[in-house]
Amino acid sequence: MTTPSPIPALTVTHLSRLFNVSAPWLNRVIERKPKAYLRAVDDISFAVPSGGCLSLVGESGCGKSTVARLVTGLYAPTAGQMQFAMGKNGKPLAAQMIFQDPYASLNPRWRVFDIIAEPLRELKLRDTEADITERVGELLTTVGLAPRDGRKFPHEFSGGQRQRISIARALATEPEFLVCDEPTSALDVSVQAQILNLMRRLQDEIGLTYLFISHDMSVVRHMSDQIAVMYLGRIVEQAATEVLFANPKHPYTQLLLETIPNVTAPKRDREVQSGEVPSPMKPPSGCTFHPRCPQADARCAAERPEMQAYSDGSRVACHRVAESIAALAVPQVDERRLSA
Ligand SMILES: Nc1ncnc2c1ncn2[C@@H]1O[C@H](COP(=O)(O)OP(=O)(O)OP(=O)(O)O)[C@@H](O)[C@H]1O
Repeated sequence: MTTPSPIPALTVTHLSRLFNVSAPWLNRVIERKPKAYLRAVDDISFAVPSGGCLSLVGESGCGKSTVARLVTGLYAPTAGQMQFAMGKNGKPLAAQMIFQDPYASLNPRWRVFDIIAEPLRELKLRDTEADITERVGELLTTVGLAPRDGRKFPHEFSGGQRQRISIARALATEPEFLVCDEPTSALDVSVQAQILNLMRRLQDEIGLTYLFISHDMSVVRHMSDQIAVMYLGRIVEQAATEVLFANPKHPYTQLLLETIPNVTAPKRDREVQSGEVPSPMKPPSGCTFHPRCPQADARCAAERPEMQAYSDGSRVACHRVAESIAALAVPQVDERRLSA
């Protein structure tokens, strides 16, 4: 992986997205019924290093895909800002998206050539049909397919090959920033590795920046420079990949790491409460993880923890982590001297 530039390609500050989930018919029947909102993304801030990869991880429903849709402009934010750096063309970077299910995102009636040529034609990126043919061939070769594959239809390819076609189509617009929403979770494990390796190679060769979305800690370990862990719409921990795996601080991060083989998560005195993730319609008070947290105390149930920065570069939103690290930082008193 190339060393990411310290200048962020994207800076997200206090981003939130609410969905109105009240039934419209009920609003009409009961006058002045307060609208019900679901807080899918709740005041999150992060920066994606230019030429690097930041991954968002967390269980289903924590708001990862909503962030992806906000960043690519498919949804408008309810609050907060997103600032893209300037691209090579002197305009702010525009994010292209790669989706989880390559089959659903490719038009089954079109030949692969036309699927990849469409953005070239739409955005007038090539002038003549000869130039378009040459560019489509180049893109197919870049993703490990052959120019002659352009004659086939999507159903004639395997899942991994279809994801290669999606990547070629995304690259057609010459993006510098790709948002990848679970790009390998529909694929077999062996094929997953091939696609992840392709994405890393492209990052090096083209200098791409990735916002990578996954529920799979072993996948994000392979891809990311930075990892942000989400729980119920909020980021609870963010750190450099090696820091997060060596020293996961938030009890929820520790729980996620327990799910992957060959990683020793810290031992705990009490077990994490099993059970469902609470609904974002009715998030628990205080720290929203407190009902499942083995370390929670009264403060966790009452007061929402804010993000705190630590000396290893990580940021964590947890009262108990803040208390234990503050306790470690207190100079140790030598009791033998006191009694002397
Ligand atoms: N358009 C929408 N209208 C109402 N609620 C929505 C909408 N999109 C997402 N949500 C809700 O917002 C929350 C976050 O959803 P999101 O799809 O972002 O989560 P996710 O972490 O990507 O989950 P998954 O991995 O299952 O896709 C969920 O509770 C979801 O039901």
